[in-house]
Amino acid sequence: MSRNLRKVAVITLFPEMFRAISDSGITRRALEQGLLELTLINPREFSSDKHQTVDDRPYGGGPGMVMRVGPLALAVEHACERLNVRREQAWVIYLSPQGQRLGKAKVDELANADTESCQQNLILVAGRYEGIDERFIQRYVDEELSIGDYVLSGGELPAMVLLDALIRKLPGALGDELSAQQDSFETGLLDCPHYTRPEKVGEDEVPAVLMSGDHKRIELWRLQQSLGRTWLRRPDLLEALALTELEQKLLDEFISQHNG
Ligand SMILES: NC(=O)c1ccc(NC2CCCC2)nc1
Repeated sequence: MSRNLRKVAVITLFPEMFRAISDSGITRRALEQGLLELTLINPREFSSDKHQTVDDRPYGGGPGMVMRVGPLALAVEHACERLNVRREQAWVIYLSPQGQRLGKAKVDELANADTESCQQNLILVAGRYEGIDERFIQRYVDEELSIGDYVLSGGELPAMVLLDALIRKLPGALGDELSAQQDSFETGLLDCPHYTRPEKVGEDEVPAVLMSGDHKRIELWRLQQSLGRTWLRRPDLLEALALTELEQKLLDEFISQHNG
């Protein structure tokens, strides 16, 4: 029986940034409902000098500063205490451009971690400056993940992207009104277009099918739109899917309409 992801600790120099997920919306409600326990740990608390330094100049020279092993290592050990697990029962993820690209599969893997998996207890490490001492990565990091091929000022936003994606997959996090949206992405397809009042925006009207009240026809139209948009915008996602006969028929119809 898989018990979904339960506890996450984040090691960050800017814990206040995580108000962005703890103070609003679906993520706030999920945390308040206790679907997930989020613990924020500032490595500055574990620095050894009175100036509370967590960074130092890079060996070999060069611009900027590098985060030191010491405070980060102590922060990981403290995180294990806070999660009430031994080190081998936790899974340490470092967010960096050097990591494996975060995609649907990885989110699903982490969200569905079952009871005995150490991925049940995550420790996310958000770096700052030019990065962290490589020996911390070798000694403490189980997995490096990247949210995309660009450099950010810190790992906090990537950590929040991962947390948001994970939290939405926890049972009870999405009310019924949203779980449908979740389903469309569950199929690995892009979402269909959405419309709401007013019926006319300038000359643009709502597709007639959506006004028909014919729920079966509407469902088929939405599936066809998801298939067609995935074909047009992300053919790579389509490659990875085995379409049913119905889906293939809907897509073929979309393509022939598209080609005019
Ligand atoms: N694409 C990413 O997921 C990503 C992660 C961290 C980061 N910057 C951090 C990494 C160490 C110092 C700042 N930039 C980009």
